[in-house]
Amino acid sequence: MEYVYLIIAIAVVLFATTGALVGNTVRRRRRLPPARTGAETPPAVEKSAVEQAGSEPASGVGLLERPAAPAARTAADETDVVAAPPAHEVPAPSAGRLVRLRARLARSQSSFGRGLLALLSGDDLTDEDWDDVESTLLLADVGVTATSELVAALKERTAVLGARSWSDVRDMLRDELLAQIGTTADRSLRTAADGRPGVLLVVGVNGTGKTTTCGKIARLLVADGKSVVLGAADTFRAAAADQLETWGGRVGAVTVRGAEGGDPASVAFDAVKRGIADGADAVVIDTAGRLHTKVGLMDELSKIKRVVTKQSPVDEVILVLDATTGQNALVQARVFTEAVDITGVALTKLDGTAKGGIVIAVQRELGVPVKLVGLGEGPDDLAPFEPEGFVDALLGDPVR
Ligand SMILES: Nc1nc2c(ncn2[C@@H]2O[C@H](COP(=O)(O)OP(=O)(O)OP(=O)(O)O)[C@@H](O)[C@H]2O)c(=O)[nH]1
Repeated sequence: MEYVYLIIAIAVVLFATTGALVGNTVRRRRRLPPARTGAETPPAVEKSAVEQAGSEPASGVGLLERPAAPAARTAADETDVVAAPPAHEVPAPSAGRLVRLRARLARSQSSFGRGLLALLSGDDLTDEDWDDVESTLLLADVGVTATSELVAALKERTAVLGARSWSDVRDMLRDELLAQIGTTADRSLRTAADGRPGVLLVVGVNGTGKTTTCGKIARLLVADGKSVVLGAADTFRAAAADQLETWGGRVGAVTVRGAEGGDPASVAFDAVKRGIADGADAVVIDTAGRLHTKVGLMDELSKIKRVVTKQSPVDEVILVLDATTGQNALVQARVFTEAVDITGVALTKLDGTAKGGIVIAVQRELGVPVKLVGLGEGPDDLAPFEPEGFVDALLGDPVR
């Protein structure tokens, strides 16, 4: 009988031991996938490694939050760790943008371009007609001197032509407007000079579209295959740096920023340093443009330029002007030219005005070319300025 009790006891012990072992193995198997996530996710809702990789944030921040368990990592886990680079936008190439966006100049086209064509197409032009031509030019913000020159040239040519077809008038007007705008200036943005990044300083009064223009310039350069570093040297308004960072982030451009209210020159210096270290093609620096005192503005801009120059020459100083502000834009332009040597103008909001003639007035006033025109609020609504494309957009289709 004692043997029977002994056998039963041994059987009970064996059964208990086997049960525990099987239980552990099953539990361990169930826990394997959660080693990737650190959570006891029920198997029924677990995703495959590929599915999980697809749903991870591109930054890989989620991965860092998991408990480190290198010994338990599998090949699938390693693939997952290499987070996909964030997908950056690659805007369409910049060439021909102005022509593609010509419809945005509709307001200038109807009153300035077509208005002039209609006036000049009359058979016998009276003094009254010429007065109308003059006021059309002045209302389009062409400026007094350029208007006088244009009227004189047009009077002479109509006298020589005599009877004129519509296309004769269009050709004549096209020639004279192009002569005023100029077709020989270098309107390209200088980038990647002598194996170092081109440095572009963007200046202008707040509200002219300066920060968005910096972002759009970055997109233009990326569209043309260049790499860009942005410098948020408008430390006066924290939102400007955030805005710039968002613009840059979309096309993979790093933004160097400083503390709110910090020294703009030091941010500009760091941005150029970063651009050189990264081997970037261009460094685009946004600046604050408060015009409270001319002296303050001059000091700030010349300090930025001086500090940046310790590392690299400044290749471009782009003045951003709001085309809708007319004469005010010219007053601002004058102040900025006294503070810093402007190399080109970005004329924004041309889509919102009938005063396309400001292109002529600004160039005359500053003696520097309009290099860029803003034709809308969209990310790719900034176009390299092309005189012929611009004049053709104003005058409409040559064939009638
Ligand atoms: N219609 C139109 N709007 C534009 C154009 N360029 C800029 N804007 C708008 O103008 C407004 C002001 O632009 P910002 O870039 O913030 O102006 P800012 O000069 O940098 O001002 P701060 O950031 O304060 O220095 C925004 O709503 C832009 O979308 C343009 O070409 N056309």
